[in-house]
Amino acid sequence: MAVPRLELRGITKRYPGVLANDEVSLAIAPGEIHAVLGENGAGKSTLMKIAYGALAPDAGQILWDGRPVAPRAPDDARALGVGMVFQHFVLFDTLTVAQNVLLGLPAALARELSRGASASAWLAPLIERYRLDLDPDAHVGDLSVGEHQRVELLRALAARPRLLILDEPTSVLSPEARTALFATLRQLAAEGCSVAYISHKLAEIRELCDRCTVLRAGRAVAVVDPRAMAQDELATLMLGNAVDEVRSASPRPAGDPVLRVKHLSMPAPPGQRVGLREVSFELRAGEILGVAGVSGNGQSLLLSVLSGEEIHVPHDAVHLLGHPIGRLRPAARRALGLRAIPEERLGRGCVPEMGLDENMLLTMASGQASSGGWIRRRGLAEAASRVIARHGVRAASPRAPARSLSGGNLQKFMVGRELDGAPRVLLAAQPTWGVDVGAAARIHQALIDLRDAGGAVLIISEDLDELLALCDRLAVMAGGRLSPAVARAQVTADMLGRWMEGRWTHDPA
Ligand SMILES: Nc1ncnc2c1ncn2[C@@H]1O[C@H](COP(=O)(O)OP(=O)(O)OP(=O)(O)O)[C@@H](O)[C@H]1O
Repeated sequence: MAVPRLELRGITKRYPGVLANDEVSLAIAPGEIHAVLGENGAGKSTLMKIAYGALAPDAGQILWDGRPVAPRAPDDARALGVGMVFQHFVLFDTLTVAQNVLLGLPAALARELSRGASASAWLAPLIERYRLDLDPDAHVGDLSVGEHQRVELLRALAARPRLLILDEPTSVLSPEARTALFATLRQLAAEGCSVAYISHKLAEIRELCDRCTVLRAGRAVAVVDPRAMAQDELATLMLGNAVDEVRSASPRPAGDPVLRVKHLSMPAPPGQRVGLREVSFELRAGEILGVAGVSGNGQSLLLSVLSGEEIHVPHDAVHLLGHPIGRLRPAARRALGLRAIPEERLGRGCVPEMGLDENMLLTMASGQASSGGWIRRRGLAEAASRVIARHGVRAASPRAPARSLSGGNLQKFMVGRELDGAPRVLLAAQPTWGVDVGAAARIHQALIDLRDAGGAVLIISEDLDELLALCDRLAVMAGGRLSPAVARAQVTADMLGRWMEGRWTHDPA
């Protein structure tokens, strides 16, 4: 290889109780798209944060164009030419696209800019060149999730990176947006920019990447050409064993409706673009109903209304097991047997600073967690340990703060916590978001087992493959409306595409 753009040599990083990177070496050539693959908690984000100067390694060397460097902060890395797009967007909703980009630029570049044309005029050719299709003067709060992602990309590109690090960039993108992103990345690579690409989606890695470094339990175990390997070979390399096959009992007719929504409408809450328009559906015992659609079409509002986070709706617009629940708070709904897995892990699903044991408390029935007004810490720790063991969560201890878990492990913990509440009705938004293929198979199996035991499951997901693999019936959300739900066997890709644009012929009664 020519002199690598970035070379990491023997990088070690230890957290209390965890060796996150264990003498990891990795080299990315100029113009190469290099995947970093590994199961949840393998150390990918830690390694990339070290390359970006956001974390200091305990040992090891970083070389940039063959010269040793020691970025102490992201500003140092950006000055070298490293850009990073994080999994969670860090944009200001009230500012415009151009203002958001300016805020993220290195000081010298921002100064140079402020002397010349307006920021919007400066950005226009960049937007054009990479076909990002953005209005620099639009307010970020008015944009869709796919557009947010492009603003993050624009922000990184405006700093003229020579290495761009992307952490799971496609988890919230529609298939079209993903294709557009890949075209941009290929163009960047052709222009000489290197790309480090973290993803759990093996098919994407095979489609996009020239080489792939595989991490397992903090160590780099292989460097391969992903296109020369089958998908299950890559999975085995990463996990150390083959992915379990998901098994389902032979399909049985669904039972009685357990969750019913009728003519539910509500305006868009402040800060959101889409409200709910005449949403009606039934979820039956012993079935998995999927809701497909590009995020930002009302799915998160629907989930809030069903979970009880949003209670400004008519009481009888939502029925759970025969009871009207529209105005009931989440705890009262949980007492009736409803559980929800929200899309946002930190903040909504978990309190980052609190231990996993204390996070159990958030969705436990009050009698289970306390006695005589006292919270039973030991009981909570036992419950957290159970979830950790049953769902293969990697955590230093049941008392480890939620924020110390890797993204995928926190997702496994949250899904496990709700499944262990033995729900009669489970609502799950993006249940395998950021989760590796092995863990995704286990989560899918758990959802199917719940269904086979008579539970009712509503899955809201942007991952069509996931929905097609799991669901008995499927509906689509577009512009705040919900399509009729149709049996899985009748769903075609063409139909889904049309419905995702809101084009179906009749609304459910
Ligand atoms: N701030 C922290 N404090 C303590 N432990 C941490 C911290 N950040 C990460 N870890 C631990 O380091 C290990 C590696 O985490 P990292 O986030 O790098 O994994 P990852 O491969 O990116 O995982 P995922 O695919 O789930 O995002 C994990 O065991 C994680 O729990």
